[in-house]
Amino acid sequence: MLRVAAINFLNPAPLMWDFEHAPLAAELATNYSLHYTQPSQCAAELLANRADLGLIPIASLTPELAVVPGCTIASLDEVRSIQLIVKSPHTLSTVKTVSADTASRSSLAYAEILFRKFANNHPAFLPAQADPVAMLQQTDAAILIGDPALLALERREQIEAEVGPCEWFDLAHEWHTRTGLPWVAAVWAVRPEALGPPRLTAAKLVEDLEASRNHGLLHIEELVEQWTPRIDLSPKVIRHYLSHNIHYVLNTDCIRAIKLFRQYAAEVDVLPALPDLRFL
Ligand SMILES: C=C(O[C@@H]1C=C(C(=O)O)C=C[C@H]1O)C(=O)O
Repeated sequence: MLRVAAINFLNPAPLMWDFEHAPLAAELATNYSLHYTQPSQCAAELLANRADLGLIPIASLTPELAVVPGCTIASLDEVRSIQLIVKSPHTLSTVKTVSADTASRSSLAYAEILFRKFANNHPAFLPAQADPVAMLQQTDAAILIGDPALLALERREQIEAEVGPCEWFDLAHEWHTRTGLPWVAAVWAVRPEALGPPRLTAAKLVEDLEASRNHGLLHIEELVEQWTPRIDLSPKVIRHYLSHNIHYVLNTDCIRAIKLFRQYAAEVDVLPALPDLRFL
């Protein structure tokens, strides 16, 4: 049985389709035991050998883990759910303190790259829970990811009424503008030693995850219906988010983006170098 750490946000819903819906969920449950948590926790569990497979931030990839080809959580331009909120009159070059959502690993490193490499600034990042008003009352800027970021965007006026005017940066768009590449947040990563006959083979794992993603993308309307009562967003926003903002295919541009992200992150001393991406 493969222990799987999956992400508890809206955006991975299409990837998880077969694991959560008939006709394949029951059969998959004989090979995979799933639980859902924050992205940073998925990585911590995989790295601590408390999970064998995880949907993990690319910032947390290490040489020991293998990337499963096929699926990703990425964006070709605007993602909506990754927001760097900067309190006016601060700019990217003057921010001194940033409240950093503890759920994130990749977006925090993307923000560090944006500050250090592109804005010649080196603000302090302070770990914080995802509460935009509390964050912006304490620091010059805040980073939110996932569902709390989507909800904050909807409440933008209310938040600014409490903390003052802010500039909202979509970090995926900022990355895409500066590099011409997609923005990649997460991939399925596995401890390779957990696979192989008589257990699940690598080929079957790749096939199961890709099939689930393909089936999910064919059922966006059902996902919109299922998520509308679960999250305070309109069906239109959910539909657009799942079908346009998030990109689920780990193509060659996404792989180039992961390599460039890790190269920049090492250059600005945010993450250890990862010279070779290991694939399953
Ligand atoms: C698009 C998103 O990407 C997420 C952002 C991550 C990060 O910042 O570490 C990790 C996993 C992704 O689910 C999001 O959750 O909004």
